Amino acid sequence: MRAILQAENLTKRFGSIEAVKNVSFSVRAGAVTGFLGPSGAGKTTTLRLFLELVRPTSGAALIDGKPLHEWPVPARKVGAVLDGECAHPSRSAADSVRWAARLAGTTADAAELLAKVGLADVAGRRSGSLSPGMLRRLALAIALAGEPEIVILDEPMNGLDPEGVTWIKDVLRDLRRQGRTVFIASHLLAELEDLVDDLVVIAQGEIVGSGSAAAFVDRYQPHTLSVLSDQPQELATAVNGAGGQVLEINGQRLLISGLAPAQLDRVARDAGIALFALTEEGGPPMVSTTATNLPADTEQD
Ligand SMILES: Nc1ncnc2c1ncn2[C@@H]1O[C@H](COP(=O)(O)OP(=O)(O)OP(=O)(O)O)[C@@H](O)[C@H]1O
Repeated sequence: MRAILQAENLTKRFGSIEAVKNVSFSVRAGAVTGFLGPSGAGKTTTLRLFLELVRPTSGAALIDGKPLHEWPVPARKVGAVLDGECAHPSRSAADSVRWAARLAGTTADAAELLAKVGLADVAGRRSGSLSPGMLRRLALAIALAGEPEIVILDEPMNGLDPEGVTWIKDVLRDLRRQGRTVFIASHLLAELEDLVDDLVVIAQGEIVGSGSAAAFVDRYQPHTLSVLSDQPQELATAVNGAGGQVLEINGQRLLISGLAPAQLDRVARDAGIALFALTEEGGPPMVSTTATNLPADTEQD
């Protein structure tokens, strides 16, 4: 595997907020990799670190082995869409794309790119008059005008209707067919599931997992879980607080849905509650979790 994006012990602090905490991961060249994490997890900050829009407090974010600015024409190395703020409002969509191609020194055809992103009909319109959805499409066309090896996108499906989501997935699959690398941040696994090859998962500024998406989806997909705890009420409160549902409490046994095993494990650990005999309903026993102090009077399954 050739790693084309590498975060090495990357940390970013904003005053007292540590948005990214000693993060290390890599992204395979030629793959579509999802960067998954809840709101505030540190995804945008990490992307901005790769793009050198913010400086790391420590560590490094490398593009193909070096910081972005060390590449002769950064726009040919990376094209990025972080938000819709991509073009001068009084310039036409076509001119904005042409300008980006000229700056990057490519021969990318503006009309072709605008057609690819579904903006052929508004090529002559000032970008200031385009809707937010159209601006996101224009931002992608501008990013692609540099014919970049790597495309970085922050929540590109936000605000798109189902047809827009299908469209952008097709564009991204097309980029993969061309051998390009795509790194795409999202807070929804369902959005990425049928698109990405790999996943990097971040929570509270820390990487909690990375690797093949198929293996990850299987491990982290919310299941119905059965678990024993000697603090069932406290565990129920913690599960509800984390967005899970407690379907049933029967003595020390809880039936829980809406959380993946690893999430339940973390919720319990954060609340200082021991879990015991965690099983997926209808599935095999899961790895034992925080069971350092097993309930003494509990029957084991
Ligand atoms: N410029 C900044 N100044 C201060 N705090 C910031 C700044 N940028 C980000 N943060 C904080 O860093 C943390 C991570 O934010 P970030 O935007 O990277 O997360 P995210 O995963 O992209 O979330 P979202 O999907 O909501 O954008 C948050 O607590 C956020 O408030």
